Amino acid sequence: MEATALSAGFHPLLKPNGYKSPRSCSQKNSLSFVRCESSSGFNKPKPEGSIAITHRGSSFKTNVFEQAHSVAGDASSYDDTTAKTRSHVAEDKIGVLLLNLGGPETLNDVQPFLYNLFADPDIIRLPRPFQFLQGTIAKFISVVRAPKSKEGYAAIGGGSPLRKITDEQADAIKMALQAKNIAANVYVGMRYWFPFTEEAVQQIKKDKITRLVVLPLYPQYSISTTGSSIRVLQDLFRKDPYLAGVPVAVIQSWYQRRGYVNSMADLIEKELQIFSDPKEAVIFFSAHGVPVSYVENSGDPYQKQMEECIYLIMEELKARGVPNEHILAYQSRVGPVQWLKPYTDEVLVDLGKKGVKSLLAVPVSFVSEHIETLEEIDMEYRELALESGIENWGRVPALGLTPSFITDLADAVIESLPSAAAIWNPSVSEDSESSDAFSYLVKMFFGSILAFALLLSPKMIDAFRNHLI
Ligand SMILES: C=CC1=C(C)c2cc3[nH]c(cc4nc(cc5[nH]c(cc1n2)c(C)c5CCC(=O)O)C(CCC(=O)O)=C4C)c(C)c3C=C
Ligand SMILES: [Fe+2]
Repeated sequence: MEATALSAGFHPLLKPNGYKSPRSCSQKNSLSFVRCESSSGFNKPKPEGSIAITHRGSSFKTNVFEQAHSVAGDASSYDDTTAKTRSHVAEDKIGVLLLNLGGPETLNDVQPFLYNLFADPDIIRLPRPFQFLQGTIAKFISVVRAPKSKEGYAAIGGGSPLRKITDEQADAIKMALQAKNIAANVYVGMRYWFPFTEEAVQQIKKDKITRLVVLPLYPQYSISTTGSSIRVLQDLFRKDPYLAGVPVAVIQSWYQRRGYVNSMADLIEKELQIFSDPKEAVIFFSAHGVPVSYVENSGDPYQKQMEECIYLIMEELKARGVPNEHILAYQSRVGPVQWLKPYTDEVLVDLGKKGVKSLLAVPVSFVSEHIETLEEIDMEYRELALESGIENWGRVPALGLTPSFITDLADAVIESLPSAAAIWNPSVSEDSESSDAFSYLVKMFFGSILAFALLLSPKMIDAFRNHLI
């Protein structure tokens, strides 16, 4: 497990591939977390000429093999990790915080859930002069979007299954840790719905946890998912003297772990068997998209990590004698901007035109069933594929409670325990950022006029109403 000390806000090590968050970059910070990029398993055996990298510099390594082989994972370092872990177990009250998105539990929750989502500055990213309008814009978009979104949730039974599944995953991870002689409390902190991250953190404090591992349930890192949840956590920890002293390890991404890759390959291999000619089926990886600007302007490593993830899964499948064609596309675009391409719907139509007859859809950015698997893929995309000439359709289930996957997440937690650290630097004042009241007022005035002119344009309303999931 590689771990690098990093600070909340704008320490360069917090920013994968040079990630620049307009908001967090402006914060002065005083709290450090430890960042782990979990890649256990791909370091044995080392390919010829490879070197074990124990610490990264200010940018992420992007080559698959560098990532895959970068974590201490030979026998001696594993023993070292185990020994260190054991000593922590004896002294510490361990907590594991699972971070997830959250979802509306009833149709009445849909609009307020959407409000929380669009009020997140890592989801709707406004230039500084417009940021004070975040709440108003979130209200507007959530109201415009709610009817279509409600239809989707109604089609999958009236609410999101995310809370139930994440709670079950938390219980399963707790038991997997127990089986490895690690006693830990496992908490769930959702970004946009109950139980909110704030509630989980309060419970962690009440329970007097003394060492915490933060495990986002997103295999790949994106500013909009893991990044956003960690920003909230950092704010909460910075403000609280007890929490600021708790050693924390954050597992930022884990798509490269052997256990995850193998578990995905198992599911795909199994599902291919439903086809009369399994070798003929195209493996269609469908990932949640992000706006192109995240990747191109803000250094979001999501696309790169997604591509590496698919590469690793396909290498594993090839090694098992599964040579199928595969393709990666992005779904669920939102609003009037360019999103990562190719788009899932367009590729499906294209494949149909090219004569593809069998297709296996593989959701790859998320590990529970949710609205985008149950409604968007199983209903909308399936219908589109069949209309486009694809005759045989299959879909790989989300990993959920798959035992090999849960065990691997427990291993990731154990490996990260020794690297947890907190650094509280009281010399950096929280309100040391200077604010110029006059220029702020001027920006607010012109910002409001511009924002409302833009927001109320019919094109914009249509983009948010229809291009949402
Ligand atoms: C890795 C996964 C995800 C990324 C990246 C992501 C980015 C992202 N999402 C939106 C907007 C919406 N997302 C919505 C639901 C939703 N999103 C994810 C995952 C990722 N989002 C999940 C798992 C879910 C489903 C939750 C559930 O209830 O099951 C929605 C609401 C759905 C609707 O029909 O309206 C919106 C809106 C943006 C803008 C974005 C990146 C900027
Ligand atoms: Fe989303």
